[in-house]
Amino acid sequence: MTDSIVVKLGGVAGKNLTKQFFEKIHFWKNQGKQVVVVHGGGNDVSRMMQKLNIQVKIVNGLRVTSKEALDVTKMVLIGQVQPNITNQFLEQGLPVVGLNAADQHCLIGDYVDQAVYGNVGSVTQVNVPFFETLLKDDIIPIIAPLALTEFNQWLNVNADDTACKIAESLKAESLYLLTDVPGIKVADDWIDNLSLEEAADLKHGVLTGGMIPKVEHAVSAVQKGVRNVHITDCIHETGTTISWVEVRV
Ligand SMILES: Nc1ncnc2c1ncn2[C@@H]1O[C@H](COP(=O)(O)OP(=O)(O)O)[C@@H](O)[C@H]1O
Ligand SMILES: CC(=O)N[C@@H](CCC(=O)OP(=O)(O)O)C(=O)O
Repeated sequence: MTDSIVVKLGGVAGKNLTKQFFEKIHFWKNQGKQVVVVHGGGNDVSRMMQKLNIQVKIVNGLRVTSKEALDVTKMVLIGQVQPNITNQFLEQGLPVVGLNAADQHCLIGDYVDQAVYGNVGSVTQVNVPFFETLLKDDIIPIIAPLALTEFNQWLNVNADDTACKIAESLKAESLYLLTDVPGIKVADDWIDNLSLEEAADLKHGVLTGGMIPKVEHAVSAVQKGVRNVHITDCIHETGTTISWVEVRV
């Protein structure tokens, strides 16, 4: 669906859905674009784990997820973060449906490295026909970053990974990764545009924490056909755009 736009709301971004944000969503809908939303909420998960005296451990931007941590992650993402977002969309008159992997097995995944991360996965398959049916009915799917294995085991998935895989599978024209910074900073400069090669090279040293998987998955999404990936803190700004740059000879 080349007229679809995927928007990922990071934990902080999802809490600050402004009038301007919804104006942009309405604008896209009026243009006939199909909008898909993936939400994060890692900061809320960490807060709840701390309340429950469960150790929070993040390695390479991914939460090490024990069985106990997985239960809390599901509870917070599907029980708190998601309904809070769907409700804000509903208040703006936008038809939405909140989804997780168990709805029509919409996101299938596999373990990243069970010995290091526990129950953490990466999305390997997206139920495209299911999403297309919703999009054709003008519904905005709002999706939690979790997957089920082929054997129905729950996996905690980084939300940028989830958004990028969905954008790739839907062949989305654009992907917005909304976060708490205006883009990617290199030395003291915010970068406007990066080619695939430039973005892939950044991984070594300049990026830390959650920015590591964000850029890694963004690069993969562009390689697999998503035209532009924007890392930004505002849906009206393109922030840092990662895109395919053709080399002319
Ligand atoms: N080179 C970089 N440029 C911009 N932000 C960076 C960079 N390296 C690391 N970061 C960090 O990445 C964070 C955003 O990633 P993350 O915490 O995963 O956000 P989100 O929850 O929105 O996905 C920023 O708050 C910033 O501290
Ligand atoms: C495996 C893994 O790290 N999963 C993430 C899922 C939520 C997320 O990615 O939220 P943000 O986009 O707000 O960071 C986590 O548990 O925090």
